Amino acid sequence: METTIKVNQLSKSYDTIKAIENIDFSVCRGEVFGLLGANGAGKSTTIECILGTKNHDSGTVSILGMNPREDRKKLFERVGVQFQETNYQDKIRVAELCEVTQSLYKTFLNYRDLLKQFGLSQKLKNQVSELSGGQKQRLFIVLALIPNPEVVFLDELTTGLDAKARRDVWKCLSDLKAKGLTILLTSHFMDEVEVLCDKIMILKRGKSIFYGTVQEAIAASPYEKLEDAYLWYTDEEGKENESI
Ligand SMILES: Nc1ncnc2c1ncn2[C@@H]1O[C@H](COP(=O)(O)OP(=O)(O)OP(=O)(O)O)[C@@H](O)[C@H]1O
Repeated sequence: METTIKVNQLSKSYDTIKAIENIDFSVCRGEVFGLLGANGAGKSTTIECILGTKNHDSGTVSILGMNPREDRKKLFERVGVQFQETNYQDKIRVAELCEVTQSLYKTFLNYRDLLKQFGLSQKLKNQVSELSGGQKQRLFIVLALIPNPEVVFLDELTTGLDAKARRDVWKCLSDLKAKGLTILLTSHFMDEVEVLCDKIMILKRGKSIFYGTVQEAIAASPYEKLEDAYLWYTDEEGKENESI
């Protein structure tokens, strides 16, 4: 299968903190890859180093066969990124923000269709500042999808969404995956990871402690549910005590 994202021995420190150390993984076209780990484990740093928005100390990254630092402009057309907070004017309306985003790209999807898919049709004329947290989050996913990307990076995919909105987002992403979209996401919700992810990496203090499928993660743990297995992998004390 065609490799879309390849990360080799990626490391990055902030002063004395080793935020990520020797991270290795690859994601094939049409796969959903989940980057998991506790707060501060290094997920956002990994994404930012992959995208080239942060400088890494060592290692190599390739997206769609390109180097994100050298091929910025070309990659920008083919990669979507969900930002947590975008720099937009306070009073900008949803439709305007979508149009501004659209104008940055040579090819783009109809944002009205995307807003409809993500349940935001009624909000076209509202100011972005008037949206609820969950609606903003969904708008940021729409903005990431406007360029009709081949790869999309979604950091904390459904944080702040209600149960129904989460299910709707999962359905939209599954449909896009079926059409060949490659997705790298971070999530703190194991139900979501089980539904969406083909492969996962669990980070703990910047190091990979598991890389493989959800089924493999469960099988290599003493548990039968991903959430239990995940807590077992990331547990600070439990495992150390087990070897005593
Ligand atoms: N700009 C920075 N300067 C110094 N340290 C930083 C900086 N950004 C992140 N760190 C540190 O690097 C480590 C990894 O942080 P990172 O944001 O990548 O974690 P994360 O897994 O995305 O966490 P969360 O789930 O809370 O978003 C943490 O210890 C964090 O404090």
